[in-house]
Amino acid sequence: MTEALPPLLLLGGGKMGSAMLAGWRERGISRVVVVDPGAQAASLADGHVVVVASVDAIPADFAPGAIILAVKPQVASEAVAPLRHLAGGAAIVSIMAGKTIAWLASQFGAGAAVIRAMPNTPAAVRMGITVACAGPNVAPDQRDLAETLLAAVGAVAFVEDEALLDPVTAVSGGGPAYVFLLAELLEAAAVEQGIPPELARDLARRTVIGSGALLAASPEPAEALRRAVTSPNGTTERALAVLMERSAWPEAMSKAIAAATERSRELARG
Ligand SMILES: NC(=O)c1ccc[n+]([C@@H]2O[C@H](COP(=O)([O-])OP(=O)(O)OC[C@H]3O[C@@H](n4cnc5c(N)ncnc54)[C@H](OP(=O)(O)O)[C@@H]3O)[C@@H](O)[C@H]2O)c1
Ligand code: PRO
Repeated sequence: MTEALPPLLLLGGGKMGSAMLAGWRERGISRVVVVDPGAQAASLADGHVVVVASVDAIPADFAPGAIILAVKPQVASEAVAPLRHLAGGAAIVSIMAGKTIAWLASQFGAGAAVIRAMPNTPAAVRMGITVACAGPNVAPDQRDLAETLLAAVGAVAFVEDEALLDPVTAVSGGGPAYVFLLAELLEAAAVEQGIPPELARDLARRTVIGSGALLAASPEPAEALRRAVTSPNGTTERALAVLMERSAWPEAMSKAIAAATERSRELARG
């Protein structure tokens, strides 16, 4: 039987924090203290999980094996500073967009064991993908713990080059939003063609869900699965001729990812 996770401190019990907590519960937790002032976070409490509104209310005897930072980057400075005394031998795992290992070390001390990571919202159904980068002071057991915590909600890849976290944030961090936008646009276009709204929504949702499941189940690359839909001189070919025009989806996606990558770099500059 797998050993329970060590005591954990979770800063921010919002969308990503609560999704990760759910994954850790399945993995087996000993004690988790969630710091979150919001009323909704209170519902995360149970026999193993204590929710407090501020760092001052963390039980005095609490010595976390890892501190997971899941607040918005915009509140990071005020939210993280009071945690410094708890860092000790803890692994500091941050999922905050644009907050660098150097910035985190400036908050927790130069010797802090910092892991910067970027998950995504499919973590809520344990189908996320996280890319992580370990700072210079991370011991092997701390890296393993970080990997275990992140793997509780999906796949994990570690990279050596922290700069990659900016484009990763743009591609997979924000990626679910682009897929959901596709569902929205498909639905709207279906309505434009006279399909009743309820059926249009169902068609769009199930097409995205089914295509994702097919991609998950098939060894074929996305391109091959796309070609399998595209009959020569058929209807899909006409649609793809519009979408694959250089100035249409290829350029739009390229610009969108570049813009989000740059925003991640801006957040890092503060
Ligand atoms: N959402 C994504 O797709 C995604 C993906 C990857 C990474 N991330 C990163 O994950 C982090 C959290 O994002 P999220 O989408 O989970 O945001 P969220 O849902 O807004 O969660 C943040 C939580 O932190 C709470 N909070 C605010 N100030 C706090 C403080 N001083 N101390 C403790 N908790 C505080 C918020 O409470 P209130 O709501 O009451 O303010 C909220 O419950 C961000 O840094 C983001 O860059 C997000
Ligand atoms: N959500 C966060 C943002 O939009 C980080 C990636 C996904 O900044």
